[in-house]
Amino acid sequence: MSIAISEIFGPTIQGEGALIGVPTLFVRTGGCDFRCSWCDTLYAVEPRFKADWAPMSAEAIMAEVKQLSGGQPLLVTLSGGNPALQPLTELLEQGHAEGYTFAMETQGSKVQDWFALLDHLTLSPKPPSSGMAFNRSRFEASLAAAGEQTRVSLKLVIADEADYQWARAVAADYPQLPLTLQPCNPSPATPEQPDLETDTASLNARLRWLVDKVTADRWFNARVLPQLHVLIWNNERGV
Ligand SMILES: C[S@@+](CC[C@H](N)C(=O)[O-])C[C@H]1O[C@@H](n2cnc3c(N)ncnc32)[C@H](O)[C@@H]1O
Ligand SMILES: Nc1nc2[nH]cc(C(=O)O)c2c(=O)[nH]1
Ligand code: SF4
Ligand SMILES: [Mg+2]
Repeated sequence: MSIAISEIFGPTIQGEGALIGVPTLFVRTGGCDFRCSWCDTLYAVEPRFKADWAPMSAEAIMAEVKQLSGGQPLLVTLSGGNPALQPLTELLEQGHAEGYTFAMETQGSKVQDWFALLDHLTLSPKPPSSGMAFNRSRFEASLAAAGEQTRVSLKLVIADEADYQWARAVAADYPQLPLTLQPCNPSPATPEQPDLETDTASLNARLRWLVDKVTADRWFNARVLPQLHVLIWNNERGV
């Protein structure tokens, strides 16, 4: 079964969430069942880019992973688009056999049995500002599909007050999940403006706003984190 691949890049560092700063390779799949208003990865989302998503076998993906990692096993982060749309069982099995571990980024809208093979699962349901609905039953099915050994965390992007209040309510329902809050980048690079400079001052102002709210509300089990790679490498692709 082939897997639609947008890009494979790294080693870099995980720029977001519970594993921030951890060296990792990225395997980005093509295609998404969502279209968030502020998505920073439209080249792996919008159907008009489908011709750019190469159908690859698990063997071919692992060959590229081994080449990029110099044959030294490390964390491989599956992202997209929505990687949960792809048949990833073989890739996970082959990668584990070679000593690699796997994290996956998904919004939790599509569940697969192979979630049970993941070492890390970051669930990032979408807030109101995204324009997408939160399907709680699909989210909880994603949670239930994780394996005994899978470290699951919740990552919520916050663009405004309504998102913040939504996040408080969602997080309160899943107190068992480590939680990171991430300010929304309101002006990510787009296919029309691929070289758009990151407005770092505005991003940091949003981060400050979020920190101020979390501390004022004494929301002490929320970690507030930026998108580190965006601060380091601008809105560049493949970093
Ligand atoms: C590009 S998505 C791919 C994986 C999956 N579709 C998902 O949304 O979790 C990876 C992460 O980037 C976040 N993200 C996307 N666009 C963003 C933006 N403009 N600002 C902040 N985070 C963003 C998503 O919310 C998600 O947590
Ligand atoms: N360095 C880096 N960290 C990331 N964490 C989540 C990413 C994503 O696009 O899914 C991402 C990304 O694109 N780059
Ligand atoms: S679910 Fe993820 S990849 Fe899909 S549109 Fe939203 S942010 Fe982009
Ligand atoms: Mg990204």
